Amino acid sequence: MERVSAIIRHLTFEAQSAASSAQSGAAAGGPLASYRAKSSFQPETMRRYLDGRFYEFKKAMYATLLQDPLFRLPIAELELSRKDARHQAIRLMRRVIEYQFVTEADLEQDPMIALIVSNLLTSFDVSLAPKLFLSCGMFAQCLVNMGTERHLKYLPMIATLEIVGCFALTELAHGSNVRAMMTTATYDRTTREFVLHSPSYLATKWWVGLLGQTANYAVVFARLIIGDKDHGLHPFLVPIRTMSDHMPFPGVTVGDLGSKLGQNSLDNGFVAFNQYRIPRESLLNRLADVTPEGEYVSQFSNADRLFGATLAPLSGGRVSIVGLALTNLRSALAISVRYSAARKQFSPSDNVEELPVIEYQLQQYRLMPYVAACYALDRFYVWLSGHHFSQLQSARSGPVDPALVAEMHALSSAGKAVAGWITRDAIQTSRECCGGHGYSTCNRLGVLRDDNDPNLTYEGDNNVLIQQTSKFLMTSLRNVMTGKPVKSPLGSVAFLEQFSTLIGSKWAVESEGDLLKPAVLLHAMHYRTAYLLQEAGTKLQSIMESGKDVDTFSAWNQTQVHYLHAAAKAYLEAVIVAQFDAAIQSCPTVSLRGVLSKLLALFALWRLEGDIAVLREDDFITGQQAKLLKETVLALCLQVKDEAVSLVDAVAPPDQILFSPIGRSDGEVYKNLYNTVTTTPGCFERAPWWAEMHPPVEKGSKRAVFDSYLKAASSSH
Ligand SMILES: Cc1cc2nc3c(=O)[nH]c(=O)nc-3n(C[C@H](O)[C@H](O)[C@H](O)COP(=O)(O)OP(=O)(O)OC[C@H]3O[C@@H](n4cnc5c(N)ncnc54)[C@H](O)[C@@H]3O)c2cc1C
Repeated sequence: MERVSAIIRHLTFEAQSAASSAQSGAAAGGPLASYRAKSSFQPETMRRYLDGRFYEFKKAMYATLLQDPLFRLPIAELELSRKDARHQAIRLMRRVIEYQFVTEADLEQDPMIALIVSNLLTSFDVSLAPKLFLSCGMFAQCLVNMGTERHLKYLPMIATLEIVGCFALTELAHGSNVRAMMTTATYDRTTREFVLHSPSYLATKWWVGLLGQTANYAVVFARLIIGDKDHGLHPFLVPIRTMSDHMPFPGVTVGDLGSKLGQNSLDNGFVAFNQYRIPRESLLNRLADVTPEGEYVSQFSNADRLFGATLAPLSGGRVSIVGLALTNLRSALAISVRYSAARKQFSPSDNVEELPVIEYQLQQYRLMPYVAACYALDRFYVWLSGHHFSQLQSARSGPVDPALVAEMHALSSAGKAVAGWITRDAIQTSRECCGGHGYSTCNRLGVLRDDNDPNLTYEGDNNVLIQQTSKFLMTSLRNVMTGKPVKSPLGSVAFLEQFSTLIGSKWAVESEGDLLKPAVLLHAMHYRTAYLLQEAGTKLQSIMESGKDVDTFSAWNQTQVHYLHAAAKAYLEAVIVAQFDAAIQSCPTVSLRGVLSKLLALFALWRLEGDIAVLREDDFITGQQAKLLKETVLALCLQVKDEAVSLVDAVAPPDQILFSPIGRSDGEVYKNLYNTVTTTPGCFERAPWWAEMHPPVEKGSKRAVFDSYLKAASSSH
């Protein structure tokens, strides 16, 4: 026992000194040094380029978190009970507000900084940013964008967490189909109040983040009823729990949804209303109002249009989810790439040293495309969020070009879906690429996987959301086919102007060198989208003309698989490649362009490789070109392998934030893991139930029970 303690003390010391030297970046020496030496660039130079104008801000924010004991949790915190995790989360939320990383003036000057803060907090704890964002972001934005002057008085209280608000749209029986929501808000002219009511338990507002235990207010979406007229869904500011004792108001039944697959420090809840009265002024009345006398006033004649316009300002949620997914992708890859470079298995012969697993082609092929995706998505995200904020800015000074709104909607919908899916797959692959150690909770890949998961569902289920992009693409194609101009202020569908040329074209590729040219890659990516859209159009038409009684709704649904869904993904991937290319062309640090260009080619070819069958259907590529494409992906994986450790160093959070013994920048995977496991409380504890392991079991003493069921089962047969 004494010997074990001595080993632990020794390893603790060694691991701690390694960890502290790693804080300022990648540690010198150690198992990863040879890979760092092979890379063509300095990670810090890359980090400076990627972080751009936020480089110093991010450094200072990380340093602030690292000096705070609250942000230096012991590893066992990953296994906190739900109750303790939530308690911890409220302390963290309060601390973040105390630091006030951004002021109103900062936000006014550069709103992108809000996303930087959110992503940085996510790298520490995936639930923390949504917890803060739901109240200080989404709830506050509802009051600003959907409400009027009378609702703004709540903002200072939201900023200090005195009011914690949530967003209650989804009900037990409906989420995606918002038209089917059942909660009602009936106007009572005599008292000048709305009466909120849940007509059935199916109308219970469900899944609402922060509602389980934290929130005291909610923006509730309910059908506005005046007399016998239903005006459709409208937002209401609704007090849920008292400010004095945090108990629900009479008429409000509010509860907690319990354990989830992840994000358990965030309390999702439900609420039902029983003839619950709220003042007329509770209606968030920017776009529609009810006069004291009960007259309904709105500039929209159509309830669906009104609802669309009401939610439009919240579309930034999808953009921010691209950033959250990207943050998780970076963390997962930092862990799996560093581990793969440090972990050794097998050698060609007994007298040769074992190889790091990253040297195996299969491991490279599983991980390197995700490293490329991480960089490609990063540049796309910077571009997308930049346009999102400038659109918001223009909206302040007048109506925004509807074509821009439509294009941003298509981009953010497919962007959220594609970023979420890539990250989901990358985390799972990372888990498997770390073998058994990837399965230890303390190494964090399981937590990342489970916490990232709901990004695929909230703010719109990915498979439903991406259909909005398909609709946009089909409309754009219809414009082209009918001789109308393609409306594309951001240029993402400008390629459709060459639709006919693209469809008849062949890929001009003769050598591996051709496959590294962005124009050649983009030609294939645009062809793929155009071809899939053409096929979708043909399929839709043939279903409609089949003579069977098929409506547009059914035809649309029967054209999703292989066509519309695939076209939307292909479109977004082409946008990612185009934006990555544009970023590389204008990268001020010329020395980085080489490695970034390899990542671009790898990302594009990897995505095309998954669709070789589609590219072959109409002979856009030949069989030889398909083989060349596959070989080039492997060649690029091999080249990127030598850059990979530095590439993840440039995007990884500091070790104490990444919180993964096998993912630390010193690469001392065994020392770090051994130290973590053996110093975790309970490691050497005798099981409290040890006495129940005795006496020996009386084998078969209850066999008669099973026999009786066996007999009954065979006689009933
Ligand atoms: C962690 C978490 C937090 C959340 N937070 C909030 C919150 O704060 N406030 C809030 O109001 N809501 C919240 N939600 C709810 C969330 O917004 C909804 O769950 C989401 O919009 C999906 O809707 P749904 O659950 O109705 O899925 P459904 O639409 O029922 O989807 C079920 C399945 O059917 C498929 N499907 C549905 N329609 C189609 C179609 N037309 N074509 C093909 N396939 C289809 C979907 O792809 C999915 O696979 C949260 C959810 C989660 C998981």
